[in-house]
Amino acid sequence: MSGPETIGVVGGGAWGTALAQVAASAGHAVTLWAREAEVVAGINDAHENAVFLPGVALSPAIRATQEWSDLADARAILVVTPAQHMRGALANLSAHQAPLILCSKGIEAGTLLPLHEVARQAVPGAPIAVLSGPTFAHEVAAGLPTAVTLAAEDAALAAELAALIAQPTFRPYASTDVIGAEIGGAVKNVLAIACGVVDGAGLGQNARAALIARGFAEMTRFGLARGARAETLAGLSGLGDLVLTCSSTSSRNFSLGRGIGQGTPAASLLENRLTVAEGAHTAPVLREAAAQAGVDMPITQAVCRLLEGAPVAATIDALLSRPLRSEA
Ligand SMILES: NC(=O)c1ccc[n+]([C@@H]2O[C@H](COP(=O)([O-])OP(=O)(O)OC[C@H]3O[C@@H](n4cnc5c(N)ncnc54)[C@H](O)[C@@H]3O)[C@@H](O)[C@H]2O)c1
Ligand SMILES: O=P(O)(O)OC[C@H](O)CO
Repeated sequence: MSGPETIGVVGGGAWGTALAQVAASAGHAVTLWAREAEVVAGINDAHENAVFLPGVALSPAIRATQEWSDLADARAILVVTPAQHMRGALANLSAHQAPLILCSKGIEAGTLLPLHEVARQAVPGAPIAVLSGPTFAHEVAAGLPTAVTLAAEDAALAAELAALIAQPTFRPYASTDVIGAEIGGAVKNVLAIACGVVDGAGLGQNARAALIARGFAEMTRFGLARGARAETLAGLSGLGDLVLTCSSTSSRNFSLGRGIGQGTPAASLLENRLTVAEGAHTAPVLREAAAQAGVDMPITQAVCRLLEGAPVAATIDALLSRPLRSEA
């Protein structure tokens, strides 16, 4: 299974492009579907995605396209659209039977469905897997060491897909906990906004560490309520990604929060964005899903209020003045 195959990628943003580079480095031909004509032209003519991943010399084994039919012979397809556009993209692949590896992080608005259930509805004949973990695209594209969770209900499929894309510097760890792998990646983006707010408002590193720990408690409560396994939430796709995204301005979510903490209105930070800060889209969906599951998520609620324009100081005061409770 680890020999050369054609791998498809849907989504020509930073992460889709970095994963295309990983697949090409593993010796595969790669067909990357991108939405923007200039991304397709740049990859095919100059071997660069100057829009979303500038400065990275891409493998000539990556061929970009805007034709869905070009993905027909793919051995597996990495799906890397923004979460809220996944259903629309997958509608173009509804008859496919090759495994789909979902690499986006979010929960679908309206349905409150995790993305593997969205994919199952949209492409009923395809086996579904989830790839998630602490992965800044620019580091992966530069070949820096990275480890991820690759989850599929079928353990053999998870192991096969891991072997298909593994590289010495890109280590997928196979898992059968699909919902666990998804929930970590979705929730950490919301918590990263909160950590960015703490940083931007100058609340100190004690506060950031407390937020990571209490945020992880929130992630765990919600994850367990939705059927995730505790060990997955404490692994690469949960705690691992939470720590990464809550500690660096390389994170779009952390940076969004930092801007809010410094006093810039969320609406103006979100207006006309080229790149996606998934946490801003996930936060209200997560708040609704948590309410439906009867799970208390005070940090997520605070992030929602900040995104809706609530003042930073009053929102932090409200979070800190909740009644004392036990840690467990
Ligand atoms: N960038 C990373 O380091 C990274 C790492 C892991 C996971 N992810 C996840 O991957 C997913 C894609 O993120 P990214 O960083 O590749 O994106 P990006 O921010 O680099 O690029 C934006 C993407 O959104 C697409 N897009 C914009 N408007 C659209 C629309 N109306 N319909 C369909 N697509 C539209 C663009 O074509 C582009 O592919 C997200 O869920 C993100 O959380 C990103
Ligand atoms: O830049 P962010 O905040 O979207 O984070 C990117 C990845 O999800 C980190 O694992």
